[in-house]
Amino acid sequence: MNMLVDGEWRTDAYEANDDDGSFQRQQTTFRDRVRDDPDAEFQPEAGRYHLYVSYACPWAHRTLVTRALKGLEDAISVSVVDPYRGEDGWQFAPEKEGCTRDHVRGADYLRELYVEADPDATCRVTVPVLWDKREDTIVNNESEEIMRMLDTEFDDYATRDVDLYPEGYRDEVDRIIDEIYEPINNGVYRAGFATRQEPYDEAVDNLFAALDHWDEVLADQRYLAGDRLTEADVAMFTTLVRFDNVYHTHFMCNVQYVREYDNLWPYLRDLYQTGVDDRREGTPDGRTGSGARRDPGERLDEANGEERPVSEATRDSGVAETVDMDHIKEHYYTTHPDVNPHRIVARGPDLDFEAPHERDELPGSPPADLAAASADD
Ligand SMILES: N[C@@H](CCC(=O)N[C@@H](CS)C(=O)NCC(=O)O)C(=O)O
Repeated sequence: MNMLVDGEWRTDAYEANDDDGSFQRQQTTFRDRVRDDPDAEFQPEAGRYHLYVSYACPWAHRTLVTRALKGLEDAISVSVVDPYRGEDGWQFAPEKEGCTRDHVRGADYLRELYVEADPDATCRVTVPVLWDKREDTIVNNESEEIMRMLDTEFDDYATRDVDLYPEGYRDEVDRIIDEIYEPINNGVYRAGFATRQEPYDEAVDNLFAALDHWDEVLADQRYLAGDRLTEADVAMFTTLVRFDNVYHTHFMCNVQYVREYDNLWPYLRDLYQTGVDDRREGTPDGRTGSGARRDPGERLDEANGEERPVSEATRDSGVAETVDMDHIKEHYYTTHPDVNPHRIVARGPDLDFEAPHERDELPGSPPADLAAASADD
């Protein structure tokens, strides 16, 4: 496995599995916070912070969904790495479809940013990264915390009135995020990276027990925390949307597809369609998702005084536009040679995320600013 050790890139630094064959996720290192507080070191500002993401990564995807739902595209710029992660770690490949250059530092590899933030860094080089363009440093590289900061600290710069951590729901949101992390969000990795039968069996059993449970819960309520769309849904979404195309096959989570669940599948489509604005100019055939997406760094170019098309300037994006299934599939199937040595990308299944979901008949609705833009309306 590859990581930084004392600021040097090493390709032999640590093993990700315990002796018993269980996958161990490493702790995240940069844990500062942007706070809407005059005494805070990192205060919210438009144009000051930059996100480094991979469209493939479910953790980074949480931050992209939150940015889109809140309408923070003009306030927080984004660079997208190559979905293929090789020996050199995440790298920028602006010539590849859906990828961008490093808009801030012009780096070739993400690890350069880590070393710039801490010349003696000893850590994995992961996405997402929240970068401070003023101090030239990493604020935070833990998705749950970045999601929370974007959600709660940047309201002055958000173009939509959307609160994904509402008063009265906070304990429940925190509880659910915790509860789904181990069996579901991390559980698919525990199954896929297990090197012995027992830890694999345990991960798969726990994963499907948790999915069965939430499928039941979602029979009677629109969202995980009840009638409000929250960060818990964002955390669940980025795992579910990858499930049938990747985790089911590549990580052997093949007891059942998400599309076979009575409630999880319509719930997934509901979330996918949230914030999609059918009044906005899209692709000529009305496609959403990766087909309608553009380089998210364009907004940064504008912040730097470069031009972008006027028609793009007022567009808020929805969840669909944060999903790039090509990047997702390329990343997983080609980046884990231990799991898939020939790097063949599995073809199916072809899912219709835009099919009607009828979840609006259940108690609950998205925030008004998102409901107005819903594709189901
Ligand atoms: N705890 C981190 C985990 C992030 C993470 O593991 N990202 C993966 C991509 S899905 C990564 O960048 N891995 C690179 C590596 O481990 O070297 C978070 O939730 O932000």
